[in-house]
Amino acid sequence: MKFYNRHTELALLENILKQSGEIARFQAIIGRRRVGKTSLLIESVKGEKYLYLFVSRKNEHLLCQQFQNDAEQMLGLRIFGTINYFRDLFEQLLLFALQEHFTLIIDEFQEFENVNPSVFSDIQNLWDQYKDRAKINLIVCGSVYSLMTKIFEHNKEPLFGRLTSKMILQPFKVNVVKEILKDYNPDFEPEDLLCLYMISGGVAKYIELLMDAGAVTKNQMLDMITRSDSPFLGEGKDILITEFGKEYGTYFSILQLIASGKNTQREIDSIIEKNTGSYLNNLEQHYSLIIRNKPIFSKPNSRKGRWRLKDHYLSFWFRFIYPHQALIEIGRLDLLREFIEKGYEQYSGLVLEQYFREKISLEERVTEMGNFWDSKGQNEIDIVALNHLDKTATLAEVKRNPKKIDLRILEQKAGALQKELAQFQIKFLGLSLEDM
Ligand SMILES: Nc1ncnc2c1ncn2[C@@H]1O[C@H](COP(=O)(O)OP(=O)(O)OP(=O)(O)O)[C@@H](O)[C@H]1O
Repeated sequence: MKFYNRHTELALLENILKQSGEIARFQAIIGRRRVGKTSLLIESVKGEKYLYLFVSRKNEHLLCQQFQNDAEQMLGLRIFGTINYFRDLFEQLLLFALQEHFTLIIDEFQEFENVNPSVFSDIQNLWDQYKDRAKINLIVCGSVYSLMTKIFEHNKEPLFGRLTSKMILQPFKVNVVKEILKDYNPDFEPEDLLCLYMISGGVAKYIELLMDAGAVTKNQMLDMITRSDSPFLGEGKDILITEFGKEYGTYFSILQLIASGKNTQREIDSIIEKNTGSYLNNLEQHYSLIIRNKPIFSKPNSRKGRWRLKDHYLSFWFRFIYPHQALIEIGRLDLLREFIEKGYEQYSGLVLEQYFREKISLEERVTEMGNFWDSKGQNEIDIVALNHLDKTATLAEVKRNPKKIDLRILEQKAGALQKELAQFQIKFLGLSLEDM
């Protein structure tokens, strides 16, 4: 697959690269696995002098041998003798940067925690010593959100306060997902696009896997997901297990419940039979995996709300794949496919709402986006997009089938927001598959 989009990120990185020729820069790029961090960084340093190091979980001496070879090949840095400790290599690189401007990318940076945790304080010492003189663009990159934020944002950690910038790399937005599908299937149907968005959540690797395998229609995509050698079946577990460690059972159960629509703490507590408040809090704050949807205009401290998984792939995985592990074990993927088909219409309808929220945010001047339901959990309005600057509001009803949309009902429901929207000029919209 050719390199798509990332214009904003590339412009930012290019700017920082330029600055680093004058003054040392230390950036962190954080993003979920497979989102495209490495590809973006490599694209950003094309034609420039750089060294790319990948921290794998192994003995520090072995790792440093590899790094020493990489430094020799990519930078032409000749170091006499064998380097056994990362701190020695890092110092050599900083010394090199006193003479020559270059970019140092350290991928899966958080893995140093397993290689030798004192690397972080070594880096801090050396950085503080050399940063005012070295012309270096240091970029560290990582996918374990909780560890990466701990390393740089906990005030007891050695690298606290050292970053000059931080980027959280997000999956592709709906316009890019659409552009890619169009390249691979110019005659795509809206249903194909919805399915690609639902499964991939805009994550580059998943889109690439599907497109490269020729899975460009809804049916082909679902066929590929449910093949016995499908990389999608085990992926949810693979990417989360490193986050949760031993407590993964409880976290997985909570995520499964949220993905299946049991999305209030009361419902979750009654099924799990314990107070899950601290788990939900961790999933939101520490792991950044869920968010609480609150009706628009509700008070900032309101506890009212419905949890939702942020990541569409994980939401799909917890909804359809994780609950059916037993079927996968015994090889009955045909039955798994039936379960997906059975729940598809309802589930994809919810994803369609997310799709349009994103689309409206991209295309209109939106300052606040949300949905609405009243205190009885009724009178739902799928999308409420506000523009506080121009005092305009878009209220939308989203349905897969355009024939099921009735704008008169939407207008009636909006009566519940009469007071809050009094100052706004309101536009009512019906959105269906045809409007994707
Ligand atoms: N902008 C892009 N356009 C097209 N393909 C992309 C883009 N970004 C990433 N990819 C593809 O997606 C895959 C995953 O990308 P990459 O390895 O950069 O992700 P990552 O975030 O570093 O992943 P991990 O954390 O798992 O190492 C790669 O195979 C790459 O070719």
